[in-house]
Amino acid sequence: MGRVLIIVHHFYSWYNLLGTRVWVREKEQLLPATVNSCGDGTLVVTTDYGEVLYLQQAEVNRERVCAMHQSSIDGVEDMSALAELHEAAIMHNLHQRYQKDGIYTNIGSILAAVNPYKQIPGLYDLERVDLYSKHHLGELPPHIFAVANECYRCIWKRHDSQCVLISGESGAGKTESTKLLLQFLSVMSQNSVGTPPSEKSTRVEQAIVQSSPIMEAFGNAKTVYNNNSSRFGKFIQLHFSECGNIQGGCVIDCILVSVSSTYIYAHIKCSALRNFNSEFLLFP
Ligand SMILES: Nc1ncnc2c1ncn2[C@@H]1O[C@H](COP(=O)(O)OP(=O)(O)OP(=O)(O)O)[C@@H](O)[C@H]1O
Repeated sequence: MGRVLIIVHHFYSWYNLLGTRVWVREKEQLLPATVNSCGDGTLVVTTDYGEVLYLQQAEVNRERVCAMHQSSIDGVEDMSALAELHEAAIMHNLHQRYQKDGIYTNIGSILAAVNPYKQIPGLYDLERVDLYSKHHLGELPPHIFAVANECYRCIWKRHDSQCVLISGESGAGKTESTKLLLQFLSVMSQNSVGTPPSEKSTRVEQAIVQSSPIMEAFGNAKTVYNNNSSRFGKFIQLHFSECGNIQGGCVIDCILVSVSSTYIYAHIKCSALRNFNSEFLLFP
């Protein structure tokens, strides 16, 4: 008897909340939805995927329908700030940001990137490189340049070599992300005090950035997942001088795997103290 009363109370509590964002469980999946109407013993909700669900009073309980937390409604830049930490909330947050061209989202020190499959104006231009080079991680919206900058700075801050692991399924955007990282590090290197003015535009940085199309010419093929799919993983090593400029680097091809990964290893000759490891998770 007591249980019925609680359910009835819960049902009528929706009455004043028309338009409320909710999670509704349908076929074992939590779906984001909006309360449409509540009357005659039926709660009507429309899921974000366009499905209209008619829930009878008896089936409305916290397991079936629950209010969405404000952090999930607004969306957050860092997933660790989400109050609801279930898969649906994580995917919903990524999707919400993606719809506003926010393809990057932090998960603590991990950066999640969703492949936009289109050019987003201004996202990777030189002004953006400049902006992110002047701010610490977390001060600006999540971006691959923020991770690249942290990696570059940490070489000196922690006096240790840095490693960036880029991982994701085929077509997720690993190769493009690698090129963006190299682009950022190359600009930082060219602007560093260690680069003589005469060599600002013709140095090893340019060779590293321009090696990508050559590598792709030999190592890429069209697959059902990706028109320009890398057929081997890459281990890219960059050597920095104490003054911050790239002195050299190498690309080592790894075994062909179904889900390839790219490692960028920024190295400086100094005593090993600590490791900073940053990871990427990419979603196609
Ligand atoms: N940040 C981005 N902005 C715009 N388009 C992108 C971005 N990242 C990836 N793409 C698009 O997605 C395509 C696939 O990306 P990419 O080749 O980097 O995937 P991948 O993860 O390296 O795949 P594979 O493992 O098959 O080599 C690119 O050719 C490009 O068109």
